[in-house]
Amino acid sequence: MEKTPITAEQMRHFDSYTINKIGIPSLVLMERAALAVRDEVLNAFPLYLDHVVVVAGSGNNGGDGLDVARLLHIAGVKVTILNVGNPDHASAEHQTQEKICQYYQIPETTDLGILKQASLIIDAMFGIGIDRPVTGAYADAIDAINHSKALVVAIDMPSGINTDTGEVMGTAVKADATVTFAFNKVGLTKGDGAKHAGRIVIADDMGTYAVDD
Ligand SMILES: NC(=O)C1=CN([C@@H]2O[C@H](COP(=O)(O)OP(=O)(O)OC[C@H]3O[C@@H](n4cnc5c(N)ncnc54)[C@H](O)[C@@H]3O)[C@@H](O)[C@H]2O)[C@@H](O)CC1
Ligand SMILES: [K+]
Repeated sequence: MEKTPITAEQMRHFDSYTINKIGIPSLVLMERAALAVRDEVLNAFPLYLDHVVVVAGSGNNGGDGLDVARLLHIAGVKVTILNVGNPDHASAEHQTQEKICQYYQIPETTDLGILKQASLIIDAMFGIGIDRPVTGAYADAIDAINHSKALVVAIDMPSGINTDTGEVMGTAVKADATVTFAFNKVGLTKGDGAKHAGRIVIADDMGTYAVDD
């Protein structure tokens, strides 16, 4: 049965319940999220794997992206990480994933020019944490992604789309597919959000539970 799409606040509540009450660590949720994205990329887009560029922000959506970069690297895919934003603001999970990527010596850059070489782009800048209009380096990265010929897979939300309303917050990634976690999100189902999401894949075996307390 199709579950009702939820808001960012509801998802934060369910994540927090899963992590703090059930006790499934945040990094375990992140790994499951990343495995779902890896599977979608490998299974749905086998002809676009020449060079995958993961565009990573500094929060947990970026952490998901770094995790996917490592999983694709291990699977034998050529991967480059394009870091956008201030690394000093990196979340704890992001820092952990970054350290692992360094162990595997996965190439990293801050040069948007790498997008011209991509056959597939993974958008991991903002997920449900977006809370203000996109400007500066993030906006430049989104515009470069949208001008690229590569296929685009968004993690959780196309970056720039409001999770609750589907509105474009300044500018937003136009994805061919969006892998979202545990529940569909309201913003993927209406208006510009629905137009930017492409095909929506709901990875709903995350271990995340909807509990109202
Ligand atoms: N344990 C967890 O919390 C999990 C989180 N997951 C991933 O983490 C995402 C949420 O992570 P975060 O809460 O870190 O948030 P995001 O990674 O979506 O955003 C990162 C940060 O960017 C900042 N920001 C918001 N709007 C901005 C703007 N316009 N310009 C510049 N900076 C801006 C905010 O401070 C925000 O916290 C989910 O969408 C999902 O992809 C998954 O890994 C599953 C587990
Ligand atoms: K994203």
